[in-house]
Amino acid sequence: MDLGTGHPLTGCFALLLLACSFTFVVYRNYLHPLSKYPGPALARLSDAYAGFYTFYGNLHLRTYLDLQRYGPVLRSGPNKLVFKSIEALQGERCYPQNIYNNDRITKSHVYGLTVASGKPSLFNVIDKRHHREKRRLIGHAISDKSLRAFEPTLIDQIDMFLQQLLVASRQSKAVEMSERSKHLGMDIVGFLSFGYPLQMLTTSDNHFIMRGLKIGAFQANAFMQWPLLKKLGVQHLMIYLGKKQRVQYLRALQNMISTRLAQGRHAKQDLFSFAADYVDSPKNEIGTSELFGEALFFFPAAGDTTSTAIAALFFYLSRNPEVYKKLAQEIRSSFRNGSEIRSGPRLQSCRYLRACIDEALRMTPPVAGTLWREPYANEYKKGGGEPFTVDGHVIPPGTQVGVSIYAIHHEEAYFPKPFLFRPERWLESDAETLKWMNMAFCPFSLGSRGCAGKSTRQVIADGLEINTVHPPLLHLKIHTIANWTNGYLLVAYMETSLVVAKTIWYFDFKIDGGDMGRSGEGSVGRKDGRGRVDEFQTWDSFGSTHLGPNLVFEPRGELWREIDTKA
Ligand code: HEM
Repeated sequence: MDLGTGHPLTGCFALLLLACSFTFVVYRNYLHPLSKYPGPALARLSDAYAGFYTFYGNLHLRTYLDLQRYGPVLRSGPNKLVFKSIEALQGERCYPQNIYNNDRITKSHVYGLTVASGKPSLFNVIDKRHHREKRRLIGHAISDKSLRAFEPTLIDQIDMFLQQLLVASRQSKAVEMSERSKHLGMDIVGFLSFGYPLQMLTTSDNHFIMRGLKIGAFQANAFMQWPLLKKLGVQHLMIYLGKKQRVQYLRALQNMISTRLAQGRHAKQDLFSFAADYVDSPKNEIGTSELFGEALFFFPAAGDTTSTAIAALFFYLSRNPEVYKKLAQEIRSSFRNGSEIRSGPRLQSCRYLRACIDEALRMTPPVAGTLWREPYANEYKKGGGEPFTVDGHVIPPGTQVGVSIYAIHHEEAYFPKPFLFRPERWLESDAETLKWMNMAFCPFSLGSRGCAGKSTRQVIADGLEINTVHPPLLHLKIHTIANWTNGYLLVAYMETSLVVAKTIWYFDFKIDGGDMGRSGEGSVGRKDGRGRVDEFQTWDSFGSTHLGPNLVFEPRGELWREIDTKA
């Protein structure tokens, strides 16, 4: 090879490139405002690090392992810091030096990269006033009253789910619970949003919607973790790759929308009906078209998350016989027949059920990653330049911060033996331990942008106020208040409790024999965070994808007749 005959400019260009790269590496490693924070070498240089693990759905695990290795404050990207403490999550000793329980903080600008239709939804809107307006509007649809009206539809869908289990049990077929619970979740959210029967449990006609949603979630998550992908226009490639599914999906949505519009505003008990009176009014700026955008966000937000919680709980119950036995005993002694299992005081009094759900949400949070936040754009200018501080660390402008939900849920200091599925921890621990656990428990996130709305801190404060004289009652109070804090949680807990309680009422179940029975497990020897056999495996795509468990159901005595007659 002749090195001496190249164009002289080529050499200059190569030198310039080398100098720029060198400066870039030196700056990001040694001169950048976050240079003192430890993190993997590639993460310090580029968001490609996060992009790589996002591609494999392992970012939540990688972040957990990196936090173990590098310490409690991790530089997980050139401009990103991840924490795993209660102080960072919602403040305890140093309120308001925290991320999520803080009026100065909003969702990071990367949420803007997920706006698909030109107008932001409740999920990705960043402006405070616009967000409040949307949240108020959706609040009407997810109010206690609306949800009570929706419950019969919810129960009809759960009965359909039970009938399918009955059919499978008669054929001695194992049921793949991830798929089944996702179909149930989508059927419920189809009714909740558009009053539309998707019938995913009974026919495969609409199953392509699942693929459309999966592609959408994967793309949105990839853009949020590695924004360069959006700048490079990768979305056009994604559209091309998933074109058939995408077109089918958009057509299906259009069909749902036009079907719903053809009916009267109050023809169904759905999001449209409950919010319809509040849209298009001069008092707020939200129109009917925007309402449909919100309804679309409900598919992944409500359908996907809750079904992960359900699949995870079935996984853990099938592998923990003592827990299964105790829960079955509670359910089977609390009701006289299956139709009595409805939301209300009796279901709420099933405290072990609630502890099992919380333990599944802790072990396997459906949204397992780091929810990026940053101060509102004008925050650094006003207030005399008061710095934004998290858990004692002054955060330089331009930094995204967050707490890894998976990591804090597996933090030994808050949850002893964190990889053990032990619902009793929510019932037996002393008041002090319980207080820390509740404060570190954040599957719904918190603050004004969380699903939960109200911070756990406030919930605990409410509980303490009422129960200072009787510390043992504190736990009950926290759980009661947290249970019904707002409509989103109400739907999530209502659906999960009803599905699990009704299934256990009508059936016994066990893991399918053979290799299929291992679906959902970790594999011994893996070093990437998937080495724990008894941990339900999920792949992070902002929400979660997962497989298994494969369970075989057996009807209990003659109780099945109650559901069979409805078939
Ligand atoms: C187990 C079930 C659920 C889990 C684990 C969950 C988790 C979460 C999390 C972590 C967030 C914050 C997302 C972020 O910061 O980017 C969130 C937001 C949200 N969730 Fe849920 N969710 C669940 C069920 C539901 C249900 C059933 C609904 C609706 C009926 C719902 C509606 C929403 C909405 C509207 C937001 C956006 C809130 C805002 O930005 O103001 N979620 N959820």
